Amino acid sequence: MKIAITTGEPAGIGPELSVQAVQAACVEWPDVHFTVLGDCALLAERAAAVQVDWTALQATGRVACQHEALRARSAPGQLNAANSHYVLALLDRAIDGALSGEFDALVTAPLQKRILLEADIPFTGHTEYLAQRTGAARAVMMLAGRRTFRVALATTHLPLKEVSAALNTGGLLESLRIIDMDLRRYFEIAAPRILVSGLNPHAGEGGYLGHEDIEVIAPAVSGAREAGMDARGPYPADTLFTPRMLDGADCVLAMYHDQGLPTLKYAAFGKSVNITLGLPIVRTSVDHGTALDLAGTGRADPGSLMDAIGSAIEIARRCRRPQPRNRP
Ligand SMILES: NC(=O)c1ccc[n+]([C@@H]2O[C@H](COP(=O)([O-])OP(=O)(O)OC[C@H]3O[C@@H](n4cnc5c(N)ncnc54)[C@H](O)[C@@H]3O)[C@@H](O)[C@H]2O)c1
Ligand SMILES: N[C@H](C(=O)O)[C@H](O)COP(=O)(O)O
Repeated sequence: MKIAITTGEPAGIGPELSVQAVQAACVEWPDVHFTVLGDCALLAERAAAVQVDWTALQATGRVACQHEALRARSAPGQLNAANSHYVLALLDRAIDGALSGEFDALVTAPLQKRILLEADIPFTGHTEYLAQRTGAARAVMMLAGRRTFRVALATTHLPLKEVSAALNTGGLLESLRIIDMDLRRYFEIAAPRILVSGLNPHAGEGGYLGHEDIEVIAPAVSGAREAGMDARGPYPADTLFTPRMLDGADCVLAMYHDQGLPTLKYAAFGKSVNITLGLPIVRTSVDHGTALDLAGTGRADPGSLMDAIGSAIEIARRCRRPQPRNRP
């Protein structure tokens, strides 16, 4: 099995976490090969800063650095938009490799979205970019906490004022179908139970506090149930993430980024994995960002990247096995 790891924003914690995580992963998964994409001199420099013997790791024959030259020198914590195309090139190369079958899965370290946007690259997140570049009609971002819960998002990196207009019954139904399908494929859950959140306070309070819950979300839940999925809701988001509500649930579908993710990050920051559903390739990532304040210090926790690598390996192994028939 071969896993590609993109090291992300060179000024962030991605490069140092990548070498640390690969070092640990080589011990944990002795049958897996790792291709680490980045500027090889930068990776050697960051490896030395966190006491990883990068040369020895590569000498095992199980770790390869796939070189992409930095466009400008990079210092920890110092963003430079000149490197935006470097960051994108890492991602493009890894996606191409995953699509061609060269890599069984793709694991991404964090990048700084703003740096790509400053270079006029239309990029709001890996999730959206991966959907577009792999030709997927829709991708769903799902974060899965270690021993907690999973939360997927109906909308991703969107200004809050645009969320309502972006929600529609057909799109929600498609997101539910993707979540249902990939929970079966990726996690071998026979009949996934998906709880759907409302958008407005108290799921609209019978329509007095907003209409989307009744007019847009409820019909999507009904449609999913008619198609045989165990979708339930819409539930008021303020109490949806309580242990009693989450008991027995396989995933929550939240309506927007900061409705779903803060709950998971409160419960399991550093111990969860970002998994993109709906793609023709396996992609996982960390639950945190570039942490410029920690870059180069060796104090950043590689736990989420380790979990992302572990999840990618597990999912890729499951996807290699013959699949049960999808629902009609
Ligand atoms: N997968 C991704 O590419 C991804 C994910 C999330 C955020 N981001 C990007 O990262 C940038 C910075 O985002 P942010 O500041 O909102 O969030 P952040 O996660 O980078 O930082 C938030 C806080 O968590 C701490 N932190 C983050 N990772 C840590 C780790 N591994 N160990 C210990 N502490 C850690 C940071 O020091 C900071 O105090 C943004 O541009 C955002 O778009 C990228
Ligand atoms: N929304 C994610 C988070 O906050 O953890 C993060 O921005 C990464 O998203 P992409 O995987 O789409 O880049």
